[in-house]
Amino acid sequence: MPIENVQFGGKRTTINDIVRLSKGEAQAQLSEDPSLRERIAAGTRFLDTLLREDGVIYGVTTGYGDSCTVTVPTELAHELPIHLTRFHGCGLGRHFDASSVRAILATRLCSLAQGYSGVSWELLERLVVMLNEGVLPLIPEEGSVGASGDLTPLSYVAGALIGERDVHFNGTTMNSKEAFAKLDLLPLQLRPKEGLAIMNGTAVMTALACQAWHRADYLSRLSARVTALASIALDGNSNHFDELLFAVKPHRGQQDVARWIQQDINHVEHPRNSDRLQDRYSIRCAPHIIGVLRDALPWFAETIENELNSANDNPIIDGIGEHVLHGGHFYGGHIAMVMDSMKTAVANLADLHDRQMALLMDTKMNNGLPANLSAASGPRASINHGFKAVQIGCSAWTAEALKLTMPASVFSRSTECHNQDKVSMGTIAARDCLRVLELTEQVLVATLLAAYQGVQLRRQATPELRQPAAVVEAMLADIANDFALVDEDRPLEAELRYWLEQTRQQRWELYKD
Ligand SMILES: N[C@@H](Cc1ccc(O)cc1)C(=O)O
Repeated sequence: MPIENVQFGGKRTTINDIVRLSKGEAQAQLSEDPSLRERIAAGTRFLDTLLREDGVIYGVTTGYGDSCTVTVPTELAHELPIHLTRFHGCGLGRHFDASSVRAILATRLCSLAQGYSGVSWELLERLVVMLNEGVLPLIPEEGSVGASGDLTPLSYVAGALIGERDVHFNGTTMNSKEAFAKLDLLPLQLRPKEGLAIMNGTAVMTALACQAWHRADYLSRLSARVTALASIALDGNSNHFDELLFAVKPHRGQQDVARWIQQDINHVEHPRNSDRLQDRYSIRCAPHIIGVLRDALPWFAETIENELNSANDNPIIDGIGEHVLHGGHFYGGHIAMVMDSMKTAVANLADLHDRQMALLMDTKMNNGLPANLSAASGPRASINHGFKAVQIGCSAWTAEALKLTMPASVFSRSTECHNQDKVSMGTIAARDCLRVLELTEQVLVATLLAAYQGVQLRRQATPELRQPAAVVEAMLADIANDFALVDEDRPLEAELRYWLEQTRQQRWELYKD
């Protein structure tokens, strides 16, 4: 794949840009537009002038947050940003993986390159180097309330920049000073306000939101495909996806899902009347369930990209207009709402497919398929259990996903001596959302394999079954190459993991919108 650069400080950055950078599929660069350099230079110049002429700037000659009334003597002001990075070095929990760290670096770079944070060109350039050379700070996942920015996790970026934290580089963990030395670079000396500018924003939650959006988009498409396969396996009623039916309920995303399934199963007739039974809701209402997520995704994307392209910092430095603007742009309420909403819509897909699994397994509901979809026959059928335990796994993964849908944003609590007395918890919401995605992908992959097996068994029993679309045939053939029908019991863990990885790599091209 050709490496295409993502430019910062020019046109609007997209979720897809951040995802490509996170996967190492693109390089970062700063816009060559001279107006960007001018805006950046104006910011640092203005701060220098203010310091000289007024002598007081919040976070430069004062303490932080509730400590803003504390005056810092001029001779100590240069130590202040270093202290900021140090006292926030108290994150706990697991460390973010490499792709999340790349997304976080890119997302902070995007905000600082708006040119309203008063940081130097050198700082922007160094973030570009860290991204492109893979100097990746070790960032603990826990400790941000997501309103005073992601202060604690971002302190690991700021600390790495000044040579005081560990990074992963060239396959090993080392101090950032050592990593920079290997690139013939010295650690940065932070200018006034730069520590705050790096840390005082929403980059962690927004980066995770970009990754989550990308996964949720694919998941919702795969969900439609799996529903089509489940409908075929159950020899269900294809009228449920009829375009005439959906023409009268104008949710665009829901209509898309119905059309995708209709095309997949090759439903073409529009009968005047139908004496067919109505399938259970987990098949009949699948467009209505998957459609909720599909219809929310454009709203999610717009909000995530607005946050991504914002100066989410405090104070905002307008170098050209010469203003220091105090506010609360580090508040991650929009991302918190999007992540809380996304995790609910995604967990509903886990539930949907867990119900489809139940339909496929149970001879009371599966329309003539063998119990647990076992492909064993004759006397051997008695000792074989097909997908029984996989269904139990789905129930567990679904329960865990549903349990995590409790909104994080309603758990605001006053902190930092009541300066931060209302906070977003957006980073917790984003981490929950990614975990819900992970669990839902598991349910979906298990249902995919079960539905695949169900289709094969149905075809053996009913050879005259209607042919699905060519793309569906191709996907079935692709799965058949790597997945043997489950007749004799075998441990399926390795195969589930393989298909899970294939799903995360987005192996199948699923629907042109
Ligand atoms: N987010 C705070 C600044 C802050 C920084 C570090 C802290 O520990 C506390 C507060 C503000 O801009 O108002």
